[in-house]
Amino acid sequence: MALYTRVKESIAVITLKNPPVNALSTAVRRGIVESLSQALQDEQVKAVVFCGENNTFCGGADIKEFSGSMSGPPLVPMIHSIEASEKLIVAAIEGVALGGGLELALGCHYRVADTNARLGLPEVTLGLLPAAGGTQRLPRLIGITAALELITTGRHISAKEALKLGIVDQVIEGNAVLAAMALALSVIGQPLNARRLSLQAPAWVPDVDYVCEAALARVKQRSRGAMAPVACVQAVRAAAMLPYSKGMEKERQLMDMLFRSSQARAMQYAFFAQRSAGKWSLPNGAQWNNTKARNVERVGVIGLGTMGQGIAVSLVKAGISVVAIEVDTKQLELGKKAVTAMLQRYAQRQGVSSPLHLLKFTLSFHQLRDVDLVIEAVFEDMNLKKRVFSELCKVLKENTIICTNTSGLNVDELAAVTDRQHLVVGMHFFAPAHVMRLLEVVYGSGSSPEAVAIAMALGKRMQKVCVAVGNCSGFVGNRMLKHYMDQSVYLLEEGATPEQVDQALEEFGFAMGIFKVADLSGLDVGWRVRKASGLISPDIDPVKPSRWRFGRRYCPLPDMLCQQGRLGQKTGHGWYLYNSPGSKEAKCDPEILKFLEDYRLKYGIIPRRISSQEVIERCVFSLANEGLRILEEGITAGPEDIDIIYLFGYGWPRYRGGPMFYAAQVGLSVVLEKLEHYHHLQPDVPSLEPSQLLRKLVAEGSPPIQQWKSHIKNLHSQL
Ligand SMILES: CCCCCCCC(=O)CC(=O)SCCNC(=O)CCNC(=O)[C@H](O)C(C)(C)COP(=O)(O)OP(=O)(O)OC[C@H]1O[C@@H](n2cnc3c(N)ncnc32)[C@H](O)[C@@H]1OP(=O)(O)O
Ligand SMILES: NC(=O)C1=CN([C@@H]2O[C@H](COP(=O)(O)OP(=O)(O)OC[C@H]3O[C@@H](n4cnc5c(N)ncnc54)[C@H](O)[C@@H]3O)[C@@H](O)[C@H]2O)C=CC1
Repeated sequence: MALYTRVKESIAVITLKNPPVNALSTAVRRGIVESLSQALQDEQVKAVVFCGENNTFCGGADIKEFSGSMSGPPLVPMIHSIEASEKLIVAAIEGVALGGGLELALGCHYRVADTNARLGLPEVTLGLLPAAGGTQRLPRLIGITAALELITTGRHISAKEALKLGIVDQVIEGNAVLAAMALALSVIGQPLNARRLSLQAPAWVPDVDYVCEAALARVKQRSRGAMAPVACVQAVRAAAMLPYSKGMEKERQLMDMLFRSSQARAMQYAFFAQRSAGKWSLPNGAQWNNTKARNVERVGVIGLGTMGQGIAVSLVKAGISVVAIEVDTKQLELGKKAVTAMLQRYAQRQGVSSPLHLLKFTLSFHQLRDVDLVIEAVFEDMNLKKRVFSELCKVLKENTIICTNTSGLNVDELAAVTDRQHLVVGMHFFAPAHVMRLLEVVYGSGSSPEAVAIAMALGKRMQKVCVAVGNCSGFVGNRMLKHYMDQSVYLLEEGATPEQVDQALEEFGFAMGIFKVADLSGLDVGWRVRKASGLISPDIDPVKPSRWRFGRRYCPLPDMLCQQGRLGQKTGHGWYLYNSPGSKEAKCDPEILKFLEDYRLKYGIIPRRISSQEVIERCVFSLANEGLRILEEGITAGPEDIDIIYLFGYGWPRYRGGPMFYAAQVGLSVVLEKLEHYHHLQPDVPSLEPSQLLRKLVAEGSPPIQQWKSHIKNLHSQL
C-alpha cells in the first residue's frame, strides 16, 4: 500500500509501504494512484514528496507477481500521471531505487538521494528491460552512452555516481525526505516542463548507429545468447531515433516479447533460488533462522598457493585479520608478494587505503593461537591435510573452527583426526577465489549447526554466494561435473572434435566450452586425481590403454595427452594449440585431430557425425541426472541449491536457470526418455542410468520444480 500524509501546509508525502523493499505490488500501485489523486485534489497541497517506508525507497516491480495474472493499475500510465502532474513532485531516495522504483523516480520532477542510496535498472538481470519508461527517460536524462551502459549491465550505482551522471539533483547526508521537502519549497512555482523527461530530446550523439552497434557487440560477447541485453540496446536506440511516444511503443513491444520468454522465467527463478540458497537447512532440522553464528574477526589461512592467496585477499577485503602460513620461506615470500600485489591493486582501483595492516605472514603455527577460524588450503593430499589438522589442534583455541578447502576429499575423515569434529566443515572456494562468487559450505556427519552457520556467515561477509551441501566425493559441483566431462571425452572417441563439442556448449550459453576450461585449469589436475583414485596404475598398457576401468567405460584420451606433456594453456598446448605457454587464445590443433584419428583407428572405432543436439543432451542431461541423485541422497536441501552452484561456479548461462531448472523446462519425461536411450547405447556408463528420483517425478506427472522438495521428502520417508 501507500500512505498519504499531509505535512507542513503545502506538502503531501506519499510513503510506499510493502516490506522489505517496498516493491510495487498491486496494492502499492493502487495506493499510489489513490494517494496521488488525493494530493492533486487537495487545493492546499502544492508539492508532493514520494518516499519509502523504513528508509528504503523502492526495490522495483514486485517480481513475485510476474508469475501470476498481473492486475491493478499498470505502472506506465501511473508514472505518466506523476510526470504530467501540475503539482511539483520530488522523489526522496533512501536505501534503494531499483527497476520500477527508479523509473517511478524518473517520472518525478526532482530527485534527492541520501549518500548511502543505490540506484539502478537491473531488469536485464531478470531477463527483462525497464519497461515503465526507463529505456526512454534515462537516455533523455543522462545521454545514450551512459544509459546504454547502465541498462545493459543492470549495475547498481552509488548516490555519488548518480549525482555525477545527473540522475539525481541532490545528494544529502541525513534525512532525504526532509531534504526533498526543503527542495520542493525552494522550487515551488517554477515551470515544470523542463523537468518532464518525456518532453526532452536525448543529448545529441554524432553517430547513434555506431554507439548502438558497439553496445550490441559488447552485450553479445558478454552474455552470449541472452535476449534481454539485445532488447535493451534496441529500446535505447529507439529513444535516440524516435519521438517519445513511438519509443514507448517499441519499449512495450520488446517487453511483451521478453516477458513471455523462457529466458525471463529462468532468470527470475535464479533470483529467488539465490535467496533460497542463503536460507540453508540441514537434514537434522537446524537452519539459518534457528542457529546463531559467532562472530569471526581473525582467520588463519594455511597454504598460500593458488587458492590460499585468493582466500586471504577475499578475507582482508571483508575487513578480517588474516594470519597466513606457508611451509617454507620461499613459498611464504611468493605468497606474500602475490597477496600484497592483489590487495594494492584493489586499494588503488577502489580509492581506499591499503588494508595490508590486516595481514600477518608467518611459518609458525603458534601464530594461530588467537584465530577464530582456520581455512586450510594445502595440496590435495589426504595424509598431508590430516597432519595439518592434527598440528592445528595443538595450537588453536578450543572453540576455533577448522575448515578445509579440499575440492572433494572426505570431510569426515579429516574431522576424525581432530579433537573437535563438531567444529570441522568444508569451505570449498572456486578459483580464482577472490573473483569467483561461489562457496560450497560442506557439513560432515559430525559438523555442528553452529559451525555451518559460522562458515555461511563468513562466506556472506566475503561477498560469496554460499550453498550448504552434504559430504560426498566431489561435493555437489565437482561430483556432477565428472559425468559431464566423461560424456565430452566419449564424444571425442566417437567422432567429435574438441572445437565441435565446445562450440555446441558455448552456443548453449556456457561461458566456455569444457575443453577450453580444461586447458585453462590444467589437464594435470584431473590426471593427479585419477592417479590417486587408482584409475591409472603402472600395470596399464602404455601403448593401448584399456577403455574400461573398474568395470566401466573409461576414456584414456586425457591421460594420453598428459603423458605427451600437453597440459593445457600453461604448456602452450592441450586440447588446443596456444601461441606460447600461458597465452590464452585457443586455436584448433591439427595434431590433435590426427591424434584422435589414430586413436580411433587403434581401437577400431568408426567415427560418426555427432550433432550439437547430441552433445547437449549427453553432457547436460548427465549433469541433471547426477543432480537428481544428489537430491535423492539429501546432499542439498533442494534443486535451487544445485542450480545456484552451477550459475555461480561453473559458468552455466543464467538465462537457462541451472541444470535442474533446465531439465524441468525441457520436460522431465523428455530427459528420462533421452537418458534411457543413451544408457541403452552405453550400458557400461552407469551414470547414464536414469536416477530413481527422475523416474518418480515423471511417474508423478513431472511436478514444477518448486514442488520437488515435497516429492523428495516423500521419497526419503519411503526409503
Ligand atoms: C508487461 C509487464 C510490464 C511490467 C513493467 C515492469 C517494469 C519494470 O521496471 C520491472 C521491474 O522493476 S523488475 C524489478 C527490478 N528490481 C530488482 O531487480 C531488484 C531486486 N532486488 C534486489 O536486487 C535486492 O533484493 C535488494 C538490493 C533490493 C535488497 O537486497 P538485500 O540483500 O538487502 O535483500 P534480499 O535478500 O535480496 O531481499 C529481501 C527480500 O525481498 C525480496 N525482494 C527483493 N526485491 C524484490 C522485488 N523487486 N519483488 C519482490 N520481492 C523482492 C527478496 O526475494 C527477499 O525475500 P525473502 O527471501 O522472502 O526475504
Ligand atoms: N586450484 C583450484 O582450482 C582449486 C583447488 N582447490 C583445493 O584447494 C587446495 C589448494 O589447492 P591449490 O591452491 O590449487 O594448491 P597449490 O599447489 O597452488 O598451493 C598449495 C600451497 O600449500 C602449501 N603447503 C603445502 N603444505 C603446507 C603446510 N604443511 N603448511 C603450510 N603450507 C603448505 C604449498 O607450499 C603451496 O603453496 C587443494 O585442496 C585443492 O584441491 C579447491 C578449489 C579449486
